[in-house]
Amino acid sequence: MATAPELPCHAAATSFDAAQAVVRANCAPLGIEWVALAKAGRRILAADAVARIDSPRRDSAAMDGFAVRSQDLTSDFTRLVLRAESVAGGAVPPALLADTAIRVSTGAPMPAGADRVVMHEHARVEGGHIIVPHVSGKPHVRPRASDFAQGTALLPAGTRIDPRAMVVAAAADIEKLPVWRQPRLRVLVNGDELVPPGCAVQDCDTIPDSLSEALLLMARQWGAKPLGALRVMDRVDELRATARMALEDTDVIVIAGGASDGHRDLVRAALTPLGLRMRFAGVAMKPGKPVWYGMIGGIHVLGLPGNPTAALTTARLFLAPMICALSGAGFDHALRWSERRLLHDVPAGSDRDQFLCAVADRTSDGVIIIARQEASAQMMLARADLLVERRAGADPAAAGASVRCLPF
Ligand SMILES: Nc1nc2c(c(=O)[nH]1)N[C@H]1C(S)=C(S)[C@@H](COP(=O)(O)OP(=O)(O)OC[C@H]3O[C@@H](n4cnc5c(N)ncnc54)[C@H](O)[C@@H]3O)O[C@H]1N2
Ligand code: MOO
Repeated sequence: MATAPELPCHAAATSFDAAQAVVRANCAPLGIEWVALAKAGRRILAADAVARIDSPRRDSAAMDGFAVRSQDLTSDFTRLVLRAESVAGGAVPPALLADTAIRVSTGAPMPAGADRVVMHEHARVEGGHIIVPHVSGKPHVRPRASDFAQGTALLPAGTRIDPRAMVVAAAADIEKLPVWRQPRLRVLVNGDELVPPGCAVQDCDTIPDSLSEALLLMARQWGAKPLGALRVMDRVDELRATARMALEDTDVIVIAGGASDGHRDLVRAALTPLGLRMRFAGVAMKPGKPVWYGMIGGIHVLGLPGNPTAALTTARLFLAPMICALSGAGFDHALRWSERRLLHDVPAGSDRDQFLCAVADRTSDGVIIIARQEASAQMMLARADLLVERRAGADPAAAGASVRCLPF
């Protein structure tokens, strides 16, 4: 992979598509580890999950009632001798003799010879007998392995373990699963003005760091293992020392702020001695022009612009797919674009690819682009549930036209 040319990032030398392609080409799944089922939630299967047992394990009752032989039910009110009982978790009862029945609970093993369960509300118990009407229709028996048989691949590699997949894996009697390793991720924010949320009110020269927790949360949402955020001052030595520490236990470092030209030198000065190899710096996109990406050894370093909407937009477009690629879900898993109809006219696109904060209409497939787009804005993120793509040089579009949208 070629390193990026030494251009100032305001030149935005790399197209958005080329920048995404660079990240895609550099990010392969990190490796496989075996985890207990209890820890496998949200992880991505690295191999098919195969059933270790049949389900059901035996021919079983599907209803509470009486196991009978259909051939015995010759009249409208057949009288059968009631014998043993079979319950879920109990041993297989002895074979059913002619003109007898045994009580069964849902899930209980069926006795050999029985081919039907009469639901208890359809039969009448009289002493040691039951009176059974003529029944037809569903036999209410679940044959052995009728759901799945031992050896069947139940969950294909690539499945994310959600509650539904968890049912299947547990039902297959699986105790441990092979999953892709989660990328460990640290966030570094830099800026002398930044303080932890809750502390800015005391000092009007400060502002709350609004990115650390948001970026960690986004990372977790897409499958990373966030290790925390580190806040540093705008100083090369501090930035270098903190980055050196972060390099010891992470797969991905996200650096927010200090991405544009004046500051980038600071970040580059701090990280170059640590072995940073830049892949791109400056992308023809709006917002997010200063975004950059490089590697230190095998560790991915993504630089986001400090302006919060620009930071979150570039994180959504580069970090989310990076995490998906590293964690085995695939780069495109985070890039499920869909078409929606504009509910208003929009002007022609700018000279860069634009990614606009927008609101999905709840009652239609419509979308409303938020009127004032500012890379430094924060309030609009409270309602922006979509990013709308407007390619560089796009023609003006009228209400009703379709645009590509990504859940934000
Ligand atoms: N002469 C130029 N100036 C700027 C350019 C340029 O090309 N030439 N690019 C502009 C663009 S586009 C953006 S975006 C910003 C990005 O700047 P940096 O990445 O260097 O970020 P900072 O200067 O550190 O901060 C910008 C802005 O964001 C605030 N910030 C930063 N981190 C946080 C945080 N964790 N929480 C809340 N707010 C944060 C910071 O206080 C600044 O207000 O540069 C333009 N300038
Ligand atoms: O592109 Mo900056 O990221 O617009 O504010």
